[in-house]
Order: sequence, then C-alpha cells, then structure tokens
Amino acid sequence: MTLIKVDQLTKVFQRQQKSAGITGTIKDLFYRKYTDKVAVDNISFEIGRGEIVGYIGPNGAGKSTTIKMLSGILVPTAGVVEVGGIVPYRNRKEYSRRIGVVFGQRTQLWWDIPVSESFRLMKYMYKISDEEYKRSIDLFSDILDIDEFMNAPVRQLSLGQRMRADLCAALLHNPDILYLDEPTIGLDVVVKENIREFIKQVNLERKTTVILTTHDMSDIEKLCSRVIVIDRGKLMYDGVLNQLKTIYGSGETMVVETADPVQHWNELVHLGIDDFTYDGKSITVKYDKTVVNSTAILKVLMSKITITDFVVHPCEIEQIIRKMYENPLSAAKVVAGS
Ligand SMILES: Nc1ncnc2c1ncn2[C@@H]1O[C@H](COP(=O)(O)OP(=O)(O)OP(=O)(O)O)[C@@H](O)[C@H]1O
Repeated sequence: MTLIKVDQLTKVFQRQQKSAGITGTIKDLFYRKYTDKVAVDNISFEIGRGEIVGYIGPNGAGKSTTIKMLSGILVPTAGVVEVGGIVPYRNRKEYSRRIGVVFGQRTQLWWDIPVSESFRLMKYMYKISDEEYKRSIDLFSDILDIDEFMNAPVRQLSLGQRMRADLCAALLHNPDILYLDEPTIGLDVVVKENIREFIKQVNLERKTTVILTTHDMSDIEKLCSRVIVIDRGKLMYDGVLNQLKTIYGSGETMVVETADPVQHWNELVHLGIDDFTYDGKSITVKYDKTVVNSTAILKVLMSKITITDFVVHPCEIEQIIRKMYENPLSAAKVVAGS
C-alpha cells in the first residue's frame, strides 16, 4: 500500500549573486541579482507502508532538500508530495503527529534540561498516554540502553548518547514514518550497530516506514532492501541494492603491505591493471572484479614480493555513484526498471 507519493517534485533555490569590491557590495544593496539553483529536479517515486528506503547520493545531490520537502519544512517549487493523503507543508500540525525526524547534525531536544524531562515534555505535547509512553521507554531502554543518560542534560551527552536520545524522542509518539538524515554520522562502530539494530526492531515491531539518507554504505547494506539514488537533483536509480551493486559495484581496491622493493610489473599490466600506486609502504591496486579476480593479482604479487598483510575493499557507494554518473544511459534504464 502506497504511503508516500512523490510526483515530479522540484525545488529551486534562489541565490543572491554577490559582486566584488566595496562598490559592488553597495550596488548589491540596491540592485539584487539572483541565480537559480535546482536542488531537486523532477523526481518521482512511491514508498509503501513498512518499507525501509535508503535515499543516497553524493554531497549536494539534493537528499536533505527532498527530506525537508517530505517532512513539510520546505515548500516544493513544483510537483506533488503527498503522505497518507496529507500534503506535508499544508497540514503541518496534523502531519507532525504522523512523522518523526532526526537530523544527525542537530538535536531537537532541549539543551539544558535532562533527557527524561525532554521526553516528558514531548509526552505532554503529543498527548501520549501513560501506557504508550511506558511501552516506548521499555522498548528504547532494551536496545538503546538509554537509562545511563536519562537524567543528564542534553549538553553533557556524548554524540552517540545524543543520537540515541534524539531517535527515542522522534519515536515516542509512535509515528507512521521516520525520516533520518545521516543518523550514524560521526559515531563509532558499536553505537552505529546499536542504532541500526534499533531502527530494524522499530520497523519490525511497529511497521514504521523509514527513509534514511546516509553516506555510510553499511547503513544501507544492513537496513535497506531498496535504495533511491539521486545525483545533482536527478533520480538515477530506484530499486534493490543488489542490482545496483551487480551493475555498478564491480570495482574493488586491494591494499597490500610489503617491505620489498616495488614496481608496476608487466604481469599486472597484462592482467589489465592500470590503477596501481605505491606509497613506500603499501601497494594499492584498483581493478574491476568482472575483468580480473583478486587471486590472480595476489598470485603475481606473491611471486615478486613477500606480502606482510593485505585487505580487499569492496566498491564504495561514492564509486558506484561516480560510475552511474559516467554511464547515465544505463542508469536511466535501471530507473525505468528494465
Ligand atoms: N537554502 C538554500 N539556499 C540555496 N541553496 C541551497 C539551500 N539548501 C540547499 N541548497 C543547495 O541545494 C543543493 C542540494 O543540497 P542538499 O543539502 O539537499 O544536498 P545533500 O544531498 O543533502 O548534500 P549532503 O550530502 O552534502 O548533505 C546544494 O547545491 C546546496 O548548496
């Protein structure tokens, strides 16, 4: 069942042009010139109840702008956004009861009062019953271990504690949809894992629909069966993650450590490897695993040097997106579902 409907959604920002020098600055005070910045360009998709969707793309792609339009903070320049029959920016009060929003860089909690007091204020604002409040706090304590900081003021919390508190605050009123903008940014691996587990559990138990923007591929791999990729405001891909990886994610990076002298041996060139660097300590080889496999590369290297350690990194999301951008024709095919 469709919960979120986005049709030809567009957002254009107007930016003031600044002239150089003092005379330019004075002139700007009287004659303001603007340029248009198309942040979101004619995007369409639908999201069903209970889905967890990763909304990804490089810096400046238009992810936050889309989330802000979906959450009713920004008014679109053109197009339709409708969530459960509500137009977010028109019915903000009614809509705010149905959504939870977490922006990784900001907190929605009161800075100077204890977390528990912030939660109680929210209980009052959203008219949450005692029973429902207790149920939520029990669920949050179970996975996120919030008891350890419930009585501390928000300004004293570590980033990981603050993020856990923010997530709880966004979910106290049991919203239908949770918008998460970079929820794991700057967190250590343990807290990241904890937060992912929590999001999964909430989605499972409450059927909360989750839309998540992130630069962390592990967030996507662990949480999202579906990804929507945008770049420069345009929709590049909408589908399952595995298909995206199969089509664009064949690039791997191998890092090999050695104390021996190194050169770009001919045998590697014959394997088709031209991206080979050496920084005096480790060799970095970038290759397409559909063309050559890591074993063949290791075999050549082991015949030349003593390897003290090595690691193979899978393709990162930024590389996938770069590839999609270099090959927009096949990207368009994927969006069309062919
Ligand atoms: N209020 C604004 N006024 C003018 N331009 C804006 C405004 N907000 C965003 N932009 C521009 O719109 C584009 C998209 O920005 P947005 O923040 O949505 O990107 P993003 O995908 O979330 O990027 P990041 O991953 O870096 O957070 C950028 O070029 C940005 O500079």
